[in-house]
Amino acid sequence: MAPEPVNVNEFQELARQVLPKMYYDYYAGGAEDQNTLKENIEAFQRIWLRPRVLIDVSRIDMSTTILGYKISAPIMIAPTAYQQLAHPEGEVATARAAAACDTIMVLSFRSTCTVEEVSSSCDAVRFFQLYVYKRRDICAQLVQRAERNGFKAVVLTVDTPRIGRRESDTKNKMIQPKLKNFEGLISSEVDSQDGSKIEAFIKKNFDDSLSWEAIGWLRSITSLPILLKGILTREDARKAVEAGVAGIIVSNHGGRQLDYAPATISVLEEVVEAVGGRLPVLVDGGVRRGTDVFKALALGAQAVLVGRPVIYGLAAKGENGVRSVIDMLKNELEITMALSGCPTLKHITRNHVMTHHDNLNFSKL
Ligand SMILES: Cc1cc2nc3c(=O)[nH]c(=O)nc-3n(C[C@H](O)[C@H](O)[C@H](O)COP(=O)(O)O)c2cc1C
Ligand SMILES: CC(C)CC(=O)C(=O)O
Repeated sequence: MAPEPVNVNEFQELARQVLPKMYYDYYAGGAEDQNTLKENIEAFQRIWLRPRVLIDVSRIDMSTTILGYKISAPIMIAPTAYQQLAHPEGEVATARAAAACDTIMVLSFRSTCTVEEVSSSCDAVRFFQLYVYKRRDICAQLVQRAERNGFKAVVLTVDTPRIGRRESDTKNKMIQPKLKNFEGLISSEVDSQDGSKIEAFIKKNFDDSLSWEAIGWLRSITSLPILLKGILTREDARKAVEAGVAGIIVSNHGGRQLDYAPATISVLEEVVEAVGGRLPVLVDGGVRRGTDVFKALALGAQAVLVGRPVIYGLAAKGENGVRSVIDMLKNELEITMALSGCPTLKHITRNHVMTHHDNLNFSKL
């Protein structure tokens, strides 16, 4: 028997062993030459810590509040599509794990389990991610169903007017699973025989004319707070503030959309500075260690979201696998805080990390 994983990276290999190649490639892959995918991880590895000593760390409190909801640690579950391709229990298992770990799950608009199945399976705080279709009436129905079923926020993904070029999906002719949420609303059939069926579906149905006007429309159909996911520049961060959204998620979609989009951790501070405390800023992309969470917080994020590790945990061990992934990251964050002299999240400051830039400017610290 394979030894139990001791860190979240080790779940990736377990997932690779159990998943059909087509699905594993879909989950693991990025756009084109996958530079952004790699850089999301490597940019974290270039940031070093500045630990402080002789501080009482006998009690560590990792809890925080996101849009008023208290969670046990600043580690949330990113929206990822088609989770039943990873495990038969799909998003229901992930939601139960989120509840057990006392964190927030963001359910993908392209989930395989329904909004109702997920909401009746546990009492986790859940946010609902939205893609905007040309058929906005369908989106409105889904958002309203999510609101009725107790979802607490809408996460509007803004980096996918079109799908990035994921070449392994093209080669594998990636399938497009049927989604029960949309039964009777939209057909999942696509004409093309070749290439990725997901790509063909998106080409046909996603609204690539989406613009800032969509936020007004979204407000007209729901009273839920709106987070924008996929912001990478100070310019767009300022526009998000002006648009009056409730928060920003700095994200490059896990390197799956625009290759050569910057690593999220490398632009986090730019976005945080532009926002100037007016909105909470979250970040995702490449978070694989508690030290990564710590670095993101030191650079101004309120919390991180985790995508692929959750899928790998789910594929390898279902709900327990997702719990292990979140628990591992929490345990690693706890020890990082203890060894850096930070008993609470408020103690984590910009001075606890040095970036490449700081290395050249030590006198600033
Ligand atoms: C298999 C997969 C499916 C995804 N599906 C969605 C989705 O449906 N909606 C969305 O906004 N983001 C989606 N994402 C992006 C994630 O929410 C997140 O931004 C990204 O995975 C973070 O990077 P990480 O995987 O390195 O943690 C998906 C990512 C993966 C890997
Ligand atoms: C339907 C897809 C666009 C889901 C997604 O966001 C992804 O695969 O990255």
